[in-house]
This record gives sequence, structure tokens and C-alpha cells, in this order.
Amino acid sequence: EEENPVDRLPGPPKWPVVGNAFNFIGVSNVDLFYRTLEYPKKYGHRYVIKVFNRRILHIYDVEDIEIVLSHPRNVRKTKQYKFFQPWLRTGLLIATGNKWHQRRKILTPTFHFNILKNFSKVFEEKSRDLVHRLKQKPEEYVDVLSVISDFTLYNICETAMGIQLDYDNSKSSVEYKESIKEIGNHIVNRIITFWLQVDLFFYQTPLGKHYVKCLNKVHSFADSVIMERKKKMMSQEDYSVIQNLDDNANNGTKKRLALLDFLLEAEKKGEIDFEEIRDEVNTFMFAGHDTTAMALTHCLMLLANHEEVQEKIYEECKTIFGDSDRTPSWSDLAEMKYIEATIKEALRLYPSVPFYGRKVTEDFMLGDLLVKKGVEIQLHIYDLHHREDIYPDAEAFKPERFLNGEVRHPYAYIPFSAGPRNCIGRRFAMQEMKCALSEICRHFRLVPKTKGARLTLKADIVLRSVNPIYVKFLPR
Ligand code: HEM
Repeated sequence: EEENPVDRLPGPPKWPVVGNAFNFIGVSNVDLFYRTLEYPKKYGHRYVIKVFNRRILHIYDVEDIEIVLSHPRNVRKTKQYKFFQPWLRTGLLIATGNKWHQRRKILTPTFHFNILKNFSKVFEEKSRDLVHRLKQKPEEYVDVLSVISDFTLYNICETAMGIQLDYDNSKSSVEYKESIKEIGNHIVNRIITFWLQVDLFFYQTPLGKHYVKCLNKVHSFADSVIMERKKKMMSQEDYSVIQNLDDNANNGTKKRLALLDFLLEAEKKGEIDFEEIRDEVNTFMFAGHDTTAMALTHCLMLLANHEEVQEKIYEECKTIFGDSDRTPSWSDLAEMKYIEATIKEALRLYPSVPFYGRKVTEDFMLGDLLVKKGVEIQLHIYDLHHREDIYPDAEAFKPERFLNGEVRHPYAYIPFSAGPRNCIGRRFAMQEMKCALSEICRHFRLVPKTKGARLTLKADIVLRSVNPIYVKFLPR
């Protein structure tokens, strides 16, 4: 075999032929997460793990990350994303090549500024409902993630899909959320256990069978979302999102549709088929709700532990709203500078997607290192965000970092990734989170169950802690 320059980089000791394939057998998700934090300390900022003939280059230097993420053509995802395939298939998150290019182009306008502006009505209403639900539990420690993931799921469904998931008929949505979690575990298991990677074998195991069961639940939920929206469109008793959009279209701008309506229109023109619509519905429902739920949950936990930050948010809201108890409008959201800094800082400490990967399709230079086609690159965002040289006192929660004009490298802070394959829902997520946080902090004082408790994190497709996060919401 031709010499590959990345083979000269350090890394955990390798066995002949198999490389590091056995290093991760039987390692729990928790150990895996903490082990990957140890590796750069041992092996430096570029190290390589080999699994048979796969070379996985791990990086967390700002300059290296910039080169990789800003590359215009190396936009293919790594092999580990293959395990998303049965679930998200041709959806935007894992699509490759031309398919990705075309989809990205046609989907970008569905998150256009004007559309987001219409969504803010939904965010407002759901945030009010959220406050209402929390008010019913004044004496309880609430399992934050479960309440918040309902909130984010309802938001993505009602905005992008135009479907209202009512609180009381939520059995299928509970099953849906549970199944997503299970699928996440299966995917991570397959990533770290090479024999589960062989489809023929995997699907014969109890794990594989359970995975298929979860997949079926998720697919049928997505199907029902699409069918319901189709029915609504046909019966004309249309829900406000699409109507608002039409109202806005009379000033000469193009008619803009929310995601699912847009895809259904495209289906009529024969540009996309039902299965491909389902792929995007699955993709956006997953990418749009789980990541945001984790981010908000971590944010609320940090706030509960930092009364001084809660007070500053409360003050900011008083300045914006005065004595009015109105919900935040689009322009109110723009004024929430401190809240925005708080969210940013929470996403620095707990980036919902702690690492992501690229497969090199075209040789390129990473500084002085030739990285050849075929190498996979793992970008460690969690590590990047915790670097002491970029964020002094890195473990501390300090929203002020994002207010006092500190100058940082543009790739030093990338919870939403960067470059051509960055997060298409970045602004959506920020607006949604600002709306929720301001509403919560205006109405409650947050109290942690165990002050200063440190989370035990685990490697998963989104950053999760092992134990539930409990917070008490005391009405103000
Ligand atoms: C706090 C919330 C969020 C975070 C931290 C986040 C983070 C990310 C990251 C890191 C990526 C790149 C992943 C990779 O390269 O493998 C990504 C991609 C993506 N995100 Fe988000 N995201 C968030 C919210 C959302 C929302 C609300 C939506 C939809 C409304 C969304 C839809 C997507 C999609 C479709 C992609 C794939 C884009 C492409 O490959 O062209 N995300 N997100």
C-alpha cells in the first residue's frame, strides 16, 4: 500500500491489520466520551485512529478546523453517518454530492428571514404554553428535558410541517421521541463496535430487531405528519402559517412556503417523491428538535446554578417589556443581547453536536500535512470550545464572554458548524431559544436540585448527560 502521510501522526498504539478496531469494544458511551477528551492530551492536536484500512484523523485546532470546514468540495460526511441511512436516507443532513447541493439550494429559502418572522408567532404561543405548564408544577423538581423536548418538537412540527401536535393526543409523539433516543443509542453502538457494522449480521441480532421496530415507529409518525398536512391542504381549512405567508407575499416578493408545504408543492410538479419528502421530514424533525432541546435544557440548568445570570436576564426583559406582560415579538427578540450571550455561552460549554466528521473526497493540505482522498476527519467541537488558550477559565459559565467585544478567530466558536454544510436551522434555533428563555425567566426563579452538580456526559449523536436534569421553577 502507498504510504499515507497521516500514518506518521501519533495515536493510540495500533495492532497489525486491525489497527485500533479493538480499542473501543465494550467501552460505555460515557467512557468513550471521556476517553476522547484524554487523547489530545496524550497525542497532541492531530492524532490518528485506524480501524482496518480506515484512517480517522482527529483535530481540534482552530486553523485546522477552518481549513476542513471551509473547503468548498470536501463536504461528504464520514462513514459513521452511514448508520443514519435507514432513518434519514436521502435527507439533507447525510445527503452527498449533487443530491445534497440541489436539496440545500431548494431548502434554503424555506428558512428565509420572512418565513422565520412568521414562525415567531408559533414560538410565542408555544412559549406561553410552556410557562403555563411549568406554573402547574411550582413545588416539583421538573425533568427539564422531557418538558423542553415537547416544546421543541411542537415548534418544529407546527412551523416547518404546519402540524399542531396537541398536548393530549401525544402518545405517538412520546413514542416518537423515545424511538429517536433508542435509534441514537443504536447508531452510537454501531459506530464503536465494528461487528455490528455489518448489516447482514446486525439485523439478525436482538439489537437490530429492536432498531427496526424503532425505525418503523418513527417512519409511521413522519408519514402521519405528511398525510395530515396533505389533508389540511386539500380541505382548505388551512392553519395560519401558510396564510400569513400569503399575506406577506402581496408586496411583490415571491410566495414563500414553509418546508413541508413547499415539498408537497414540489411533489405535485414531480420534483420529489413521497419517500424523499419523508426523508426531509425525518431529517428536520430530528435535527430541528433534539439539538435545540438539549441546548435549552443545558441552558436552564446553567441558569438555575447562576442566579446572577437569571437576574440580568430578568433586568433585560424589564427594560424591553416594561410592565407589559405581552409575549415577545420579532423585534423584541432582536433586543435580547444578554439572553443571546447566555445561549451562546451555554452552547459553548455544551455544544449539542459535540463532534462531527468529513470524508475527504479530494486531496488537500492541512497546513503542512497532505491529507489524501479517503481519509476521514473527526472535528472535536467540544474540545475546541473548552480550550483554555481561547476561553480563559474555560469551564466557567460566563455569558459576558460574548458581550465584551473579545476578538476571537471566526472558527473558534462553531456550535452550528460553519462553511457550506453549516446548520440550516441556526437562526430558527436562536429565535426559538430566545423566546423560550425570556418567557421562562420573566415568570420564574430557577432552582437546581443539586447546586453545582457536574453533568456526566456521554458520546451520543447529540450531547446528552447520563442522568436527568432537574430544576424547580418558582413563580416570580
Ligand atoms: C441549538 C440547536 C442546533 C444546533 C446546535 C445545531 C447544530 C448543527 C450542526 C453542528 C450541524 C452540522 C452537522 C454535521 O456537519 O454533521 C447541523 C446541520 C443541520 N442542522 Fe442544525 N442545529 C441546531 C438546530 C437546528 C434546527 C432548529 C434545524 C431545523 C429547523 C436544524 C437543521 C439542520 C440540518 C437540516 C442540517 C444539515 C445541513 C446540511 O448538511 O446541509 N438544526 N446543525
